[in-house]
Amino acid sequence: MASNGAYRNGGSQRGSFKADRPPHAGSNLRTSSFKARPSIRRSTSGSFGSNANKDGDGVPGRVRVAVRLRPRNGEEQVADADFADCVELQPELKRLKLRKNNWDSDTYEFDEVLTESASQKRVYEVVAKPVVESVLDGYNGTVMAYGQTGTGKTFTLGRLGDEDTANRGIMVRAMEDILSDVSPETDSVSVSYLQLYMETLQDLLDPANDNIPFVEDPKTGDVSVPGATVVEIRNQSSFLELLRLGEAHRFAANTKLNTESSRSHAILMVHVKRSVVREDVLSGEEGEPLELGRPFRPVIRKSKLVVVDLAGSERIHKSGSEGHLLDEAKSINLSLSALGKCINALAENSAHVPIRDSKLTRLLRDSFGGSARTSLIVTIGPSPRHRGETSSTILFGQRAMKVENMLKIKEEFDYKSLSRKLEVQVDKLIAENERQQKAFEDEIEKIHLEAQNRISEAERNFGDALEKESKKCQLDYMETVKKLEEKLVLNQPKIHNDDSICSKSSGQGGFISAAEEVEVKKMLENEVNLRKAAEEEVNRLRHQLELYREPNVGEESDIVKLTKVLEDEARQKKKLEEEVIILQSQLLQLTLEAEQMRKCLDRSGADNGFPAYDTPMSPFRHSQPKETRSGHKPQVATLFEQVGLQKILSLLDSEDANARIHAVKVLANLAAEESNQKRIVEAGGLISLLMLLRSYEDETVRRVAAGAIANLAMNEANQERIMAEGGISLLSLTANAAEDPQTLRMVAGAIANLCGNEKLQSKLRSEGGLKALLGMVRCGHPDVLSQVARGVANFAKCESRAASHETNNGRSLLIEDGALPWIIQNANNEVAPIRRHIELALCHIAQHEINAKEMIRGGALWELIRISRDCSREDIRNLARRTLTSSPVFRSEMRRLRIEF
Ligand SMILES: Nc1ncnc2c1ncn2[C@@H]1O[C@H](COP(=O)(O)OP(=O)(O)OP(=O)(O)O)[C@@H](O)[C@H]1O
Repeated sequence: MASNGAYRNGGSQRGSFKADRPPHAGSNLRTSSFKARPSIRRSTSGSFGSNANKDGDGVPGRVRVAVRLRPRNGEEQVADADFADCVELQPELKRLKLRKNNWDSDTYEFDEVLTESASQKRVYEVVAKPVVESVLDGYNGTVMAYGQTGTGKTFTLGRLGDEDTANRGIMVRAMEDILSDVSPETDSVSVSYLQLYMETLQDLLDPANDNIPFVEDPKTGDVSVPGATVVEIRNQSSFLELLRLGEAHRFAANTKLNTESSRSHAILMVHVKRSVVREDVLSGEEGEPLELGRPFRPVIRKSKLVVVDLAGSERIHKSGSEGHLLDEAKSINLSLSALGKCINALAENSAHVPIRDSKLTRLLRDSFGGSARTSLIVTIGPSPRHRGETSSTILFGQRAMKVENMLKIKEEFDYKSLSRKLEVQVDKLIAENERQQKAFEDEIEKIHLEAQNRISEAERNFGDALEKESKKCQLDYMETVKKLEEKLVLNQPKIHNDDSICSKSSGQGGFISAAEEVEVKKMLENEVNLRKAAEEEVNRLRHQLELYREPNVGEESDIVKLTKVLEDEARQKKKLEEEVIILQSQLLQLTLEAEQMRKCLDRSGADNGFPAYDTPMSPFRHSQPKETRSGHKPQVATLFEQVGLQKILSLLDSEDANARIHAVKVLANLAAEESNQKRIVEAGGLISLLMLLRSYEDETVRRVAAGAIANLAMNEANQERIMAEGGISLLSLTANAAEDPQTLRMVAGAIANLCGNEKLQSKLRSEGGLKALLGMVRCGHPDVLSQVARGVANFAKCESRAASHETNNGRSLLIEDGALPWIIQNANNEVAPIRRHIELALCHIAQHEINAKEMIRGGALWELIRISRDCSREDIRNLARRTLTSSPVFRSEMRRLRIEF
């Protein structure tokens, strides 16, 4: 039933959908014939969202307007049979003539003129495709249809093409192009589908969700509808299902002019999120290692395509509306006339644009005069009976052509993607390092085994040779002995027979002839020589064996080579470890930055994060030691495991400046965790950091080192250690020399922490720490002043404690060092943390009666009275009151001044 407020029947649209693609989809998207014309000057004051272009970095883009003529319908063919059409189109000249009467007409120029025979494909290509391309490039875009009821707005935008794919409208074709251009791995596309019906915004994808509020960002002009259903689109068929669902829920009615007249403005929002790497800071290709130190900025581009099918403008008497239909018609006309007024104001550069007159104009603030690329199609009918409405539609289009937008890309830094890439890099480097280590160990093992085998074989060979030689020597020896024995036996009878000869010749009872004696001697000599030779041979072999056991020349060169490989490997390993540290630290920094941003967002601007009095200052402090939400805690822990503290400390002396800076940053981050501090100090980290203050020229290194020292100075044991290592002199030197407020803030924070230790008071002063702290007020930066004030408050508190224990009876050292005028001057400082610390310091100084007169002379009494009355902290207020009432000097001065207290 097409009655008041009836839902449009989606039945006719249903049926099986054939997932078809136009031939151009995914091919060349940049083929628009919708050429830009010279832009029209427009002042920024005349935009729907007047703040939208304040940044001034956009690209001018005039609203493009096309006019489309609907063919005569059945009723017109009969009723207007004797009349000519009220318009004549000259598409080649992009002109339209609107007949006034038979002999006179007005001529209008448009960006495109689409005749009654223009195909849906051509309409999409000239009207919407350039906008879709812009959206894919990261700009917001709007395509909107405006025209009298029944002139073809829904036909142009919303046709699904179920019956004939050639009839697919702009919504369907736009999504086809978007899906074919985005990458499913890195990009996402999602849609919301809404209708604005009688000034309420309703969810076409969930009709129960009616009267949804929308949020306007006054700065960017962006309008978002956080309460609307958002559906991620992965393929065309799911999108078509959503369009069918939405159409079925859209308000429609049967009016005199259109049996399926839309009674609401339909708004399709397509959100496109794309990951890109900025051209100016291009990184390596996918999988290619990132070059360290080179800027790498992946960004996410978020853009939005808004397709608006306005409800038809109508003359109420012509549409025949009455009752509820009449109310609907009035509401439609009101919102359309508000839109017209805004466009008039923009076209005329008017100072005031009545954007708040209707929800429609508020919703479209980015589309007209904002940062979106906007294309408007005005639809008209041919009938001379509706010449008035056609004329006003044409004039609407003409005025819209004068509106100029300032197109802007909206992109955000893609922390997630960078973090993911860095993690992958770190994993790769670690894996590469492990792989090389393993290959190296395997190689060593192999060479060792080979050498072992060769030595064993040589030992075996020489052993055999030795054995052989010694057997041979033995055999020769035995042989010779045997020969001698045989000779002896042969000579024996001769000796017995020739006794006399023997005794004569030898004179010692011998019977051998002289010749025989010579022969025996010779044999004996031979024997001795043989034995010697055998012994020498054995020695020579032994010696050779020894030599063999030592590396020979060939082996020696192998070992030299091996040593070189070893050294190269060690160097490579060191470099990889340095790179790992740099990447880890970059990752850590990013995680911390992302975490800080998240916290800023969470806090919604209510920043009360300044550490309370007495709370040691921690410039790199992480929010909670147990925090796991950010994920950086485990990363810090893994740094210890993967790289090792000693390695990080050794990198502080690295030849590579980049590695040095990263190492000190990593150390500072580690020092921010209380659980790491003991290990850092024990491993010599505190001394290394102090050395950096002394020796290092680089401001970043000094700043980060001072920050790390400030963190370590949070606990008492470390405070004493810092003093013992001469840290206060180094901090004082840095305080006097540095100019950078952030370095001074860190140094002041470190000294302020030391000021809170009662035992160190006099040493701190005698070594110049107090003077250095007070000297830093020259910088004037509130962050530095706040740390100085905290140090002063800590110092004064320790003094007042000592006075109450009667371990100190002298005047305050702060007064001695001339700090009182500064303290009084800043007691009512407009920066809350400075004020609060100074108020406390004054109360503590005033607690010791000996300081009272000097304080009165300096004007501190008035500040103390103010604090006792106005201080926002109750404990400080009470402390001031107690101090004033318990001090006889202050009491008598107040009496003298007749101050009631
Ligand atoms: N270019 C065209 N070619 C053929 N038929 C068309 C064309 N434009 C519109 N029509 C037909 O005209 C009728 C009215 O069109 P449509 O519903 O799109 O108008 P509308 O402007 O959206 O109206 P309303 O504002 O009342 O919703 C429909 O039957 C549609 O099929």
